[in-house]
Amino acid sequence: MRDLFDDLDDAPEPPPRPDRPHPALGDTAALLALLERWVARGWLRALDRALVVFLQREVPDASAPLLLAAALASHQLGRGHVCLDLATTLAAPDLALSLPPEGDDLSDPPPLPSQVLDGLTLGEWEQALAHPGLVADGDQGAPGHTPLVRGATAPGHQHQGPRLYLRRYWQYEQDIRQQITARLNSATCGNTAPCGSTAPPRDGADRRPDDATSTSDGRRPDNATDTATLAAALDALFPTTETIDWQQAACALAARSPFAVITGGPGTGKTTTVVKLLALLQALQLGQEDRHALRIRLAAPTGKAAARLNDSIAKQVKGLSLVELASAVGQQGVDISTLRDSIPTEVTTLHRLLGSRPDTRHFRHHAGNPLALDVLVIDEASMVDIEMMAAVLTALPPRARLVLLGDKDQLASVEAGAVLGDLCQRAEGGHYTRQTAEWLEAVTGAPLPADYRDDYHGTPGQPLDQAIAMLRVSHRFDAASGIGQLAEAVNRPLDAGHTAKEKRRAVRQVLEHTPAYADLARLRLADADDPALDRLVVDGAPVGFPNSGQGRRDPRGEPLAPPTGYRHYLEVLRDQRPTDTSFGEAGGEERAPFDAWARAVLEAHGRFQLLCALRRGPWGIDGLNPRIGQALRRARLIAASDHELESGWFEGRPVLVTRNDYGLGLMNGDIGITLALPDDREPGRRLLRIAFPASDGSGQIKWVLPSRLQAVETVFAMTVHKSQGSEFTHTALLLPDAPNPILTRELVYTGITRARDWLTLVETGRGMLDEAVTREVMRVSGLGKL
Ligand SMILES: Nc1ncnc2c1ncn2[C@@H]1O[C@H](COP(=O)(O)OP(=O)(O)OP(=O)(O)O)[C@@H](O)[C@H]1O
Repeated sequence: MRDLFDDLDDAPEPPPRPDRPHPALGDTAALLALLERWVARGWLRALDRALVVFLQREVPDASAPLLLAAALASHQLGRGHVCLDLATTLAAPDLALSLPPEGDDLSDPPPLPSQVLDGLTLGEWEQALAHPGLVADGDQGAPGHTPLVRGATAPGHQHQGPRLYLRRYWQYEQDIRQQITARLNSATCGNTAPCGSTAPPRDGADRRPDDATSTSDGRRPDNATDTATLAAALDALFPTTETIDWQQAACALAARSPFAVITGGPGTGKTTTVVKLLALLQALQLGQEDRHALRIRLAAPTGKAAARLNDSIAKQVKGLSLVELASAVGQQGVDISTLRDSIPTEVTTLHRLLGSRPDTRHFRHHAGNPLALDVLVIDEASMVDIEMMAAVLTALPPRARLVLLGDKDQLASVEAGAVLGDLCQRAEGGHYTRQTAEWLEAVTGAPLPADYRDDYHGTPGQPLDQAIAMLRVSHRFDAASGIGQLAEAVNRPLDAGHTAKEKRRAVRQVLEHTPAYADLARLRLADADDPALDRLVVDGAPVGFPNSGQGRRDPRGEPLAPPTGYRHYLEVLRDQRPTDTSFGEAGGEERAPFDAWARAVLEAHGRFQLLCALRRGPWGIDGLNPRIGQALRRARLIAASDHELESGWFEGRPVLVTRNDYGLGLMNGDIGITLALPDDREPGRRLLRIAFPASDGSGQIKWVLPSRLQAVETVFAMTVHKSQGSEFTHTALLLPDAPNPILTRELVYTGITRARDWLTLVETGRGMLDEAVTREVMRVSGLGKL
């Protein structure tokens, strides 16, 4: 039998080189005409072309290749990349730029980027960028006010080619680099808990002791603690192990550095570790005479992620045993209830933390009005884009700690920037120096395995490497979990020892494992009308799982409910509807039954979600949403006309917020469910409102009128990009039937790891999974090695 994977290994023939450059490279009028065609076709944003028109008007002698680079840099921003990498773009223009975009029918297309750029050499393009009126040199600190900046060669990234930035994004990257470097430089390796930064405030001001850079007791949080105390405290928090306990090592590394990253896959214990870290920091602080507790804040990029962390942190803090820790620090020990009360459980969104203001991208907190805190923990940091990360770092008091938590391998934010992924490029290998290794052994009692040391890799460990810890053992998915095995097989990067062919085989082995994994089902659809899709979205297609999903237990031995589809939340909606005749517009007691109902529906909605890669076409959200709506209507679970399914409102409609709405307090990524409520003004009539969980994790319900929602979409099908930070009991991941640059290992890994208990992998064409898992997201940035 022909191997399904063989054809993927055949490289396409390179096209012949043209005799002369494309006209759009020689003449700005031709370039503008080409950009016009690209915009009309939906290949570029109108904004990208408008930038070129503006630049050309301001600087008429700008050459066409320079203006094209500006348009493409702007286009890349819209796709999440902070800059344009010239060499990568020239090497494979259509792939690097993802053009034509998904869903384009390819009939009578305008010239492709590969046709336009063919014949242009890197040297010629670089030369075209040497225009001091438009492009500043990042190596020189980008003097002047040019709209564009040529990226500096990042130290340690000599292989990185020339990059073109829009100045604002170059500046964000600089701000992040400077702020992190200042914190890393102030970490006195070998010492413990040296939070006191020696860096002056960014604004150069000589602040008073009671300002935001001090702890709440007016002192600097420079609780330098000796190694023995830290070792005793870690010993109190973690069981003794012969080999390295990565959670303990992460806690130790994060305790000694004012900037720290804890990364790890799903269920590797990021939350567990950070709760212990906070207990440790507070114990060390309170263990010193006359010290008040540190002011700690917890934040996440979306309301949903904040609510999730809120729940898990509250549980973990409650279950934390603090007796030994309290007596391990300080002469007198620490009062246990004071210590427990000093560990916060409330998680806020980053927007709320920084003080977002309606109708402006500026926040209330910034360098001139820093946040009043000593420690900031950001969960789901992979979702934080470059602009937000720069805003956070700029608003952080110079002496405050920052701890980033997240999964470095997840897809990055939909907005530009992949800060966590960039920072964690070397996390896998550790790259700890001898000094760090010896210190870690001294405080944890276990030796660091040689392959995580820098001398093993033959390159010196950088300060950033010493501040990053990767958790490597999943406590949620054990060896018997197909979800865990599949995630691991998909996530393993390609390298010399792991070829594309081997990787595909490893993925296939998980899918075809005998006996079949209890939490993994596979579904093949013939076409978009295949009734198997109805069975999946309505009832969850439990028959696809061994024993139809019956009789499974969770790691604690509790019985697990079999997988469900959307029927579950729609039945909760129907069966638990309050009988009260008044909604209670003014709030208060009257509304309580409706709030409880909405909470139950939202909770039930989290039991199943269909994820897909694309937006357009029959296998994108545009095709799937009405298609699923019709299936639910046939099952009599919703009542909606075709028109309402396409673009209207109906009870049961789940919606996803696609743009932050500061006025309503709704954030991009929030999910609400449309419910029918009694209309208090007209008894007997019903009024549709969308119930959203409050973004502060308080469990409150926010009721919003449909007409007030500016940017929402139906979310029977959700893109994997939008699913980041969420988790669903049963996740169905649907892959399209044709190759697409958007299909990458990061996307598949992110989709798989949204599943908590059940995963159905839905395939609509042959070979797409194999293709996806061997394609990696190209990350281009100047962050990475600090
Ligand atoms: N060292 C450990 N030993 C046993 N169980 C653990 C350990 N660490 C974490 N767990 C358990 O594993 C589960 C996942 O832990 P946790 O929520 O801390 O992981 P996470 O990395 O934050 O997960 P997520 O992927 O949801 O962000 C929890 O039930 C937790 O109690």
